[in-house]
Amino acid sequence: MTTTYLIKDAALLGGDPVDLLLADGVVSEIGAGLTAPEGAEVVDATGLVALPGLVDLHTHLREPGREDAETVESGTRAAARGGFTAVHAMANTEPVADTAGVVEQVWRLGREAGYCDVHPVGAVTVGLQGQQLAELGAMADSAARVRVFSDDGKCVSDAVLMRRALEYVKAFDGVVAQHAQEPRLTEGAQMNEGELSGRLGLAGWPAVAEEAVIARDCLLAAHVGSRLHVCHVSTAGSVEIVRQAKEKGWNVTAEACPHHLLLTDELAATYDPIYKVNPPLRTQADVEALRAGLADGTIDIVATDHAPHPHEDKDCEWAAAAFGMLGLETALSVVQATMVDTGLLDWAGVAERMSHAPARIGRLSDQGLPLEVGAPANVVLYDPSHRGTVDPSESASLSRNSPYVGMELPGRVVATFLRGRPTVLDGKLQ
Ligand SMILES: NC(=O)N[C@@H](CC(=O)O)C(=O)O
Ligand SMILES: [Zn+2]
Ligand SMILES: [Zn+2]
Repeated sequence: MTTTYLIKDAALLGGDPVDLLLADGVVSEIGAGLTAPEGAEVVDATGLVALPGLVDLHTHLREPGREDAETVESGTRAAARGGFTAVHAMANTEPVADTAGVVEQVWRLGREAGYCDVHPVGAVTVGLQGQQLAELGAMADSAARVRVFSDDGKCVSDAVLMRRALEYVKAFDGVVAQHAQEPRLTEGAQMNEGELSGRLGLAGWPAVAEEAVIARDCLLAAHVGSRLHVCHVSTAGSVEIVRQAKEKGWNVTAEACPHHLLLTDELAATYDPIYKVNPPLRTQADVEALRAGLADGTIDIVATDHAPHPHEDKDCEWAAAAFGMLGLETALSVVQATMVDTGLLDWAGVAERMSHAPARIGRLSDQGLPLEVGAPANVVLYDPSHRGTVDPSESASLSRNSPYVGMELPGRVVATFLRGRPTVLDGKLQ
């Protein structure tokens, strides 16, 4: 039997305080001055914002294969600490998640861990090799019910394969999530191409290498009448291309990552690989364009691209270091700092971009639903007035590659409920 929780005086989507009763896995009552049923636990949420459980469309959990960096269990513990109740686990594991067997394994590990729903992403091509299509249909029909397909980490650069993948996923209402990186234009690339990369002597990753692939894929998606999702949009030009595709009514969605909303390529001047990520940190003008695009809905969602790496892959010289940074536990704080505290989004807008919309894109039926009576009790309680310094030793991740270490960020996840059961309570994992 699950405990009943009465959440008192929560600012639902930042609005007036209300009480929420969570019983039998659902939101069973919402109102002012609710009385606690016998045996119910009361949670004082004065000053806390209540949001629907967050949904991440882009997480790297590293299992199977790199359990030294993260496991499904450790990654979903980090997710719960970040307010997430569902994550999509990217396919660039070892072995690659390119068969029904591997996606079912990841899905089962998520269920066993129990911290947050895990929806495996299926690879587009066998072994992420970009040569032949993986068994998309078998993954869709598996127990994991895969709807999102991506070679993330690598770009599906072959236009014929990309077209065939877009055509194929239509049969089960799937979506191809593209890591847009023209490989020839980014050979050996280390950081954003610009005046600074020249000065630092690091090979440049030009904006056009992202924008050219996004433009091509928007055209392909329109041509075959399929759904395209663009991963980690990082440039002002990319925002503009997605804006134009949407104006034409094409079925294109896009994500921005917290780090691209806050950090710039200036940080590469430290030569600290903690700031090395794919696509790279860009310029302040790109940051502003991403924020504006996220505010006006051109960019549909925030996705973390949580990319754990063990210290030996990060504590080395820049050129030898792995691309990627942690993101799950700090995502909501970075979104508060960049979008809410700047007046660009209200909390309802955050709920749309971090819960409702990612669940819709991933075709999840039981996540990202509005917090109404009868809805699954997936709830985050968040304290936006909290101020603290990011401390890596508090992280639930097995890796420590957070670019925010030592930074002051606003806000703290106080509680996360997954179908009425707390995974985090009083800021602590349950
Ligand atoms: N974002 C990154 O820099 N790295 C990701 C791969 C990816 O998202 O492209 C990873 O798997 O480490
Ligand atoms: Zn990627
Ligand atoms: Zn990624």
